[in-house]
Amino acid sequence: MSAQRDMKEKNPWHTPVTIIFSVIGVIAIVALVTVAVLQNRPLPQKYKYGIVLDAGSSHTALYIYEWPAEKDNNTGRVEQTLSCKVDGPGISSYASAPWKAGKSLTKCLEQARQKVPVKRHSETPLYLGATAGMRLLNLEDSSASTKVFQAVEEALQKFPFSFQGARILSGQEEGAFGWVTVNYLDDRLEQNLQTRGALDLGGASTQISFVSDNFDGSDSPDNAVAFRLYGNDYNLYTHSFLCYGKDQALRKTLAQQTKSGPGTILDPCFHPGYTETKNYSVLYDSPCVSDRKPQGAPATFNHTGKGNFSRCQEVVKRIFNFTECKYSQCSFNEVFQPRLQGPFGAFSAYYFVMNFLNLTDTSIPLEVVTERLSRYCATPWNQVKEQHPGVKLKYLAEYCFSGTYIVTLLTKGYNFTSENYPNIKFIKKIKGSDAGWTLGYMLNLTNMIPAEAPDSPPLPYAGYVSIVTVIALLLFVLFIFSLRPLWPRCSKHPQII
Ligand SMILES: Nc1ncnc2c1ncn2[C@@H]1O[C@H](COP(=O)(O)OP(=O)(O)OP(=O)(O)O)[C@@H](O)[C@H]1O
Repeated sequence: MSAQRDMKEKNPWHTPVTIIFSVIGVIAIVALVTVAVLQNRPLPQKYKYGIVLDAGSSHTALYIYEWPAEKDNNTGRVEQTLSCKVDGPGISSYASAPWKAGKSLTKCLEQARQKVPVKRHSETPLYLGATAGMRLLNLEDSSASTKVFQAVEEALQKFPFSFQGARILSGQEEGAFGWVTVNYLDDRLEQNLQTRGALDLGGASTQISFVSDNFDGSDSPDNAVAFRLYGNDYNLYTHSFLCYGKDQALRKTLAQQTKSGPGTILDPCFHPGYTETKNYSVLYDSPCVSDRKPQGAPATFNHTGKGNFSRCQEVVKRIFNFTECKYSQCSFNEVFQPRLQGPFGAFSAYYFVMNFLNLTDTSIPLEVVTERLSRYCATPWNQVKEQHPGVKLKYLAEYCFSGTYIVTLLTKGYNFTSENYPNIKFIKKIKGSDAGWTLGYMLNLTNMIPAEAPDSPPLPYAGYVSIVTVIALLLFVLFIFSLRPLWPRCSKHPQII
């Protein structure tokens, strides 16, 4: 009896110190695991927003971008969360009634007001950038352009966002920001991959931007834009051709054919059977063609389609000047262009037109592209209308011209060949965001792309918490083992001391 009492008294597990240590150890483990679980549980994501209005020559569009609020120190991914097409024409068309330009924007801004959470309204930057339509209006009548901007600014200031101003982008900015957008969305900048050139075809201007090894800007400083992004230097070649957007190029092509002011023009770029009476003053109402207006022409002319691709291409080629070049190499109109290099993304009207014509697949050889275009242009207008009942008639009538213009601009203008044509990808969106200058513009103005690569911690946060937990558990197990001398002997026979 007394031996048994002795044994009970000496059992070290029953000493208060051991019990306290064990309880503390268990509490420590529970605390560690709780902290790790709490730290890693998914939190409701909070976003920040930015709004850009693209006031183009043919129309205005509003884009809202969002990015994770806690990561706005240059690491969060910016994505497009809403796009809204403003009803009516571009703001430059409201020169005679500027207030209407402001009013036209309100519907899309109302949508933006609904989309952005109220508590973010006042901190959300709102930008308006105008492109070639306003560039032309500014050239033609700068006071009209100022009045349009005043009306637009007045309208935008009525909304609760942080309005950052409305301005005309230079052609160089439009080209460069389009290039930034495409390469940012493709993750080519952050990962330092080969960049993609950007081909943008608007209504009034067209841009080409790419990085070429044999371009450092010295040949033609006006075409050079230097960037340092995520720790890498880029020497971008960019050029914007004012009056070479699809609508102004069509005017130029018509102007070529109406030089002497005829009553009828037989136009190979329109379908056979197409015939419309058009106004000379409307056709020549643009600085891109106004100096060529024929003297003593009648008020109207009859625009009749002949549907002939190769003759259309001949007429289109005449709007380019290929004869003069003071540099080692040029695209057209005496503009320097280095050797084409790398993949290209072609967006805006490049995409709209080639998508309609089922020609976005650039593995289709160029000869086949021209064969298909020839067949399409030769299709009678009535048949075209029957086959595409839902398509806007203005676009439908012009696809033969637009397709011919695109192929001519790419091959004769920029010198794409059968070999490098497949390097072009016709794109509308990349990962849900529209390709265009707006995202690049906002990223630049909000400093969302750092010049240097951000320092990243050696471990992601979840990894860090997991490692701390595992090490703590190991330490606890070691601690328990260190108490081994105090462990009871595992013997069937009670140990008698
Ligand atoms: N579905 C479509 N089919 C054919 N053409 C289209 C379609 N949608 C738009 N377009 C035309 O494509 C052209 C380019 O449109 P986009 O909106 O990119 O130009 P913009 O911004 O108005 O012009 P710019 O950049 O020169 O100021 C315009 O002429 C427009 O009318």
